[in-house]
Amino acid sequence: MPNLQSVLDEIAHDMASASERGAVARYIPELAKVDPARFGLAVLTEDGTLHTAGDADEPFSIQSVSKVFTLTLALGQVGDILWNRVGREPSGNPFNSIVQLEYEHGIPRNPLINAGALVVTDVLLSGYKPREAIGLILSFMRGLADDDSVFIDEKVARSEEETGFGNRALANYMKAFGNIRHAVEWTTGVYFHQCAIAMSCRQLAVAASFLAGEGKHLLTGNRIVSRERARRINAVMLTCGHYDGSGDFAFRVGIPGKSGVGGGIMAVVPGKASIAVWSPGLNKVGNSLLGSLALERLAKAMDWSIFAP
Ligand SMILES: NC(=O)CC[C@H](N)C(=O)O
Repeated sequence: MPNLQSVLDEIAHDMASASERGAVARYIPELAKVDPARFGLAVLTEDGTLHTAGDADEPFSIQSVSKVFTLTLALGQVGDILWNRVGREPSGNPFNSIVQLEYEHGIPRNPLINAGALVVTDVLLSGYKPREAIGLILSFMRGLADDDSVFIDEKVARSEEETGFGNRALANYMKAFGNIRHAVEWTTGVYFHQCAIAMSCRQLAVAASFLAGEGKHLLTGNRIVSRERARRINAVMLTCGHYDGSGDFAFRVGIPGKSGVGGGIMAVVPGKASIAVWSPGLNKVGNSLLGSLALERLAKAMDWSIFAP
């Protein structure tokens, strides 16, 4: 087996000089300001060793990667009845699509597209004020990252608040079917804040580690979810974590992962490692271009695809 640190160093070195870097997300103005030259990579292995390369300590906007964590929290709060309000099939559509919602009576295809994540966030609001729900999500992230410096970038939250008409449309439309239970402004407000959480690759790799450890956090040893729940969340990430690029990601990389329009991708090699990569430029379906390439190279070098162990 090749030396993991050398593999990471080589990947970071090559990515630094890549000329085709994709395009940063422009529809959230604050994200458009991020330097596309940044690249970070972090891997936590099952023995608790952390390896990093490039800008692995630079916080970035985790955006949709947050959807995995709110899903984990919501399942913890209400259990499997969550699946009455959101499905677990790939959508085959862009992350912000509204088209299927009419045919499928306001039940989103899965919790990792915007519509599904809004339902999950709405579940987290039960019994809480928006500020409390945001606090709950942030402290969950800090605990998982084992780092209290994880923060919400208020500028990003505001930027999305000011331009989030599509997300409000999704929430309003689902509310018409009774699948959003709180005021649309509450649900979208919490959602914009969870997306605006800023974390580094190092923090994100540590936070994801419970999904690599059969539900147990690889650094702290804390049990976060049951083995079965970790397995199921990984399955949803594999099939839905890259929106309409999920099939291609499984084909090329072969591990569960979740991307965000901030250019981050969190990925999990069950039983072996948790990974976070960040490169702000996106491909056509909104996933980090170089992040996906880096993961493809890493999984190949380490023989980590779950389909050919
Ligand atoms: N794919 C993403 O990361 C999308 C998240 C973004 N906050 C949105 O709602 O549009």
